[in-house]
Amino acid sequence: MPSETALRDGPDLNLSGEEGEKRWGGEDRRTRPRLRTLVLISLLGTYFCSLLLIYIEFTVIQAGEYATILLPMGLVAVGLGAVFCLGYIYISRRFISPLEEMVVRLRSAPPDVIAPNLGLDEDCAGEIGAVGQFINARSRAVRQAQTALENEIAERRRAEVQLRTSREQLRAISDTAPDAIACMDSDGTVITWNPAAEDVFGCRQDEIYGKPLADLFKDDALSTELYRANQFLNGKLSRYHGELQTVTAKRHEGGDFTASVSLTGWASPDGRFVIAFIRDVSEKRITEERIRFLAHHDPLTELPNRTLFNDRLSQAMAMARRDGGRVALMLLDLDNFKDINDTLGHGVGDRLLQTVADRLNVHKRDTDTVARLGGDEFAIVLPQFRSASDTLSYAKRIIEIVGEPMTIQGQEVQVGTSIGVALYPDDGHDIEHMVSHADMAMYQAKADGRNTFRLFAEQMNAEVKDRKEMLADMREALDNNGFQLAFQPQVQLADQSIVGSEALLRWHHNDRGQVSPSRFIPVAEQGGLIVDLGEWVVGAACDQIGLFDKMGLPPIRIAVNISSVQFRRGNLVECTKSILDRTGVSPDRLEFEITESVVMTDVDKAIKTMQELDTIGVRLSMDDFGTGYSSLSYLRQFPIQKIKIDKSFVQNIEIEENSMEIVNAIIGLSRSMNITVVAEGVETEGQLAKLKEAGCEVVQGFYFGRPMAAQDFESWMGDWHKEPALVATRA
Ligand SMILES: Nc1nc2c(ncn2[C@@H]2O[C@@H]3COP(=O)(O)O[C@H]4[C@@H](O)[C@H](n5cnc6c(=O)[nH]c(N)nc65)O[C@@H]4COP(=O)(O)O[C@H]3[C@H]2O)c(=O)[nH]1
Repeated sequence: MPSETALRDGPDLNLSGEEGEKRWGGEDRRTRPRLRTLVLISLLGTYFCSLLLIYIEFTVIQAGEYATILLPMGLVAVGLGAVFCLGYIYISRRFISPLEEMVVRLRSAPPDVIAPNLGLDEDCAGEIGAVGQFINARSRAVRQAQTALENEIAERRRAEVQLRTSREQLRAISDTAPDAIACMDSDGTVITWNPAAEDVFGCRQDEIYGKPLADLFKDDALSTELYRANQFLNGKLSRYHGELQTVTAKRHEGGDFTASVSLTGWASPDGRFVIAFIRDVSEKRITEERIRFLAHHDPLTELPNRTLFNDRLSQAMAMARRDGGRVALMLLDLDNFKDINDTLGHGVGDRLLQTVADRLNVHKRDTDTVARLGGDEFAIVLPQFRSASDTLSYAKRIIEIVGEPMTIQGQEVQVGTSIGVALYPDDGHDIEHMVSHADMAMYQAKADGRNTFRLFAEQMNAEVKDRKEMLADMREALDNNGFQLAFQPQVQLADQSIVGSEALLRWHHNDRGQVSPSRFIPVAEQGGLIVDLGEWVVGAACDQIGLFDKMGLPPIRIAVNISSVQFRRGNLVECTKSILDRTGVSPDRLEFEITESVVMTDVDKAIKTMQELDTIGVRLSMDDFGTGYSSLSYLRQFPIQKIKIDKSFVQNIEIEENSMEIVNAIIGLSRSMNITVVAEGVETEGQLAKLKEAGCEVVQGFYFGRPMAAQDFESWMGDWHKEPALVATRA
């Protein structure tokens, strides 16, 4: 049996390599005929010796009788020859040929194959078969061992490549990792330090090697983790994976930064280690704090947003429920904010919101919450208030502070606010009801003229509902020709001629009856319907001018009221142009009545629009003059041709000295500016006399004629031309 070493190093037979080459392929080729020749010579030798012995035998036994011994001797010789021949054949077939065959196969084996598959004959009898079996078995075993060895070598090579690749990858990962990676050994000191660690801590490898990892951190926040890490390093813990910690770390050159640190234990045949992954999260932390802040605050004003507001309101209500207290909720909406935003730009709008937010914040108590719910809507939660009257005086104060003028981007801006107040538990038991009731109260404050406050009252529910229904009814009326115009004449006192007529909108609803424009116009304004409705009025007025012309009426001018919302938001100029084009009406037959408040919100924009209207030829008059801001200095800049004295002054001129003085002042001013004055609301002869005395040129009022349907106006005009004085007293 070959030894294991022999098997590893190559078969004993030395059937390959230089040795084998020498033995089988080289000079040993001369031994090839030797065995067969040897056997042959041995047999022949034996044969001839046997013959010689027999001859001697015969000579001794029957000496001199050569003739008689020749035959038997010849027979014996032939017999022996046959026996030796047979013996040779037998030996040759049985031993020599298989041996020769074996030698041929061994020789034909490739010299570089350690264990060739020889396929030796194993069926031969005796030792030769056994040798064949043995060699074949050994060769097989060697081949198997060789294959196993080759596999193992290949496997090891693969593993080596993998190991090398993994090491290179690990190094690349460590070198390029954005996070600092430090490894500490069982002493707790740093043994690995990647480039990111150098950047993050500002500390080179040689400066940190051998120092405790704990030195890198400022506070004890990591001490629990380091304790567990040490337990792992000391073998007291079999595994260790620390939790992510946010700690203060120290920079080498001084200064701190916020770091998130995670420690992980690693056991290897070389020992136990703890790897620290460290990330500088200072910026991330700021961003996270900002994100957290923005989740609950409005980015523009930094006030609590709706989410935080809801939270605070529900907390306040919960506390009040527990303590038997009360909570006040105020909802604020800035008046005409959208117009300011549209006309002065979003930059000014944003700054205005910030200023309002600052003012509200300054005037709140510590326990109050001021929130921005969106757009120009703010809310104030007052968790502890003494009485409803206190809250209302606070609301009044807020209107004052919000209304104080502010200068934004060099422009003076002023904004009003409407406030709705709801009280807990009186007006609602949950956020939804409190907010909706405060909202209704705010809506009421707006409807009542804006820049005021209202406390929620139960009937507001019904009013809000009614306003919604009214808006829907108006939409339907607008689509189905449900509105009409009424015409009220304007009389020139100098010659009693009719110089114009004011077109006033009329709406008759089947259930509501005749609805006053003072009621439905604000609803249309708040509901956004006024632009379409106003456009319809201008169109209907122009259509009627055409019809009056066809009827042969004198070419009077028709004045229509332009709502503030329509003036600021609608594309009034373009729309007017297209109506004039469509109807073919001369622009100077159309007059727009605009109130002072409309133009005073944004004087520059108003002047621009008025100039555009003036350019296309539409006449302009200032309505309700004296009731609004009455900025006489601005009046000179407006391209207006008429001022209408508000009926409240006219109606009091007989009884109130003050009213007469105002009327006189307006008339004097108009004269100096060469502007026509119209006094509206003239009801009595006495008022008319006073106005005449003051020098008023044109009058309008019930004394002459009420607003009338178009047909009535036509017949009224006929009557007037026949007998004006009679018509006037009849009205
Ligand atoms: N007590 C009294 N009242 C007199 C007299 N003469 C006229 N009036 C009323 O005074 C109002 C004059 O219109 P306004 O001041 O522009 O006030 C108007 C105007 O602001 C608005 N309005 C009416 N029609 C329109 C419209 O088509 N568009 C817009 N935007 N507003 C309109 O509704 C307001 C009310 O309109 P009306 O109810 O038609 O009320 C009209 C008219 O009927 C009088 O001698 N005595």
